Amino acid sequence: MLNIDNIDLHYGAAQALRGVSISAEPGKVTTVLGRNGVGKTTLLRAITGRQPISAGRMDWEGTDLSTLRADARARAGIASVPQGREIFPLLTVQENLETGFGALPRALRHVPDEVFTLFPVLKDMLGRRGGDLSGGQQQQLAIGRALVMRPRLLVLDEPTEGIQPSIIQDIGRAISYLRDRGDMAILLVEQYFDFARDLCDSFAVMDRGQIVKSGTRDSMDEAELRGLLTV
Ligand SMILES: Nc1ncnc2c1ncn2[C@@H]1O[C@H](COP(=O)(O)OP(=O)(O)OP(=O)(O)O)[C@@H](O)[C@H]1O
Repeated sequence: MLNIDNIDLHYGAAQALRGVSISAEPGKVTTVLGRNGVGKTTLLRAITGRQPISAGRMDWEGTDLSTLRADARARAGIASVPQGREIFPLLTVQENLETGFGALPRALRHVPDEVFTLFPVLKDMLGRRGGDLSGGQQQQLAIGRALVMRPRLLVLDEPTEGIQPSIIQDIGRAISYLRDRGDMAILLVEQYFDFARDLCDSFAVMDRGQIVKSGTRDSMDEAELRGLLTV
């Protein structure tokens, strides 16, 4: 279980997160919605250890995350699918997947079959360079690379951004499957409302560094939320 309690984060003098509290539990998808620039990516950077928080507490499976560097958070079971995918363009698909091995004990350093069950295209392309894949294939690779790390918390930053509809469906099915397996908490940052609504168990909407609305899926007021997401 991830519990984020009242965190602040600053980039120099600029405050990007203000008193943000959110949680994510195994077997559930928590989605974070919001317009461009409201702090969604910053929240994920705080969780994965790319950016230090300036106040509040982040607790993961009983450990204070602030005491762990980014690599230790990966070893603690936190994996990220970053915005823009961050595939290594000159490495092959196989090598990109193997970059997830660093956080794993030796016995687990293989690509789980599940990656190819969820995204069969990756199996056909193992020898191709990451940079030669389409955007959608790169997104599947980014998710596959995160799954190689056997995460118990998976954070995804706008996985549908710039992706064609058929691959968005594949990604949605993969997230549902991982959720239903029950052992993984999923934190999904999205701007694509329908995708997030269909997948989530609970939601939070951010605006200017704060959470301005949150609740369970049942309590989502579509008109109100779409209003909060419209520029
Ligand atoms: N490295 C940085 N240095 C300074 N300010 C930053 C940095 N990264 C982000 N910011 C600022 O922090 C605020 C939140 O940005 P963030 O990227 O977290 O938003 P976002 O909701 O993820 O937006 P998007 O959907 O465009 O990715 C913005 O005002 C942004 O300009």
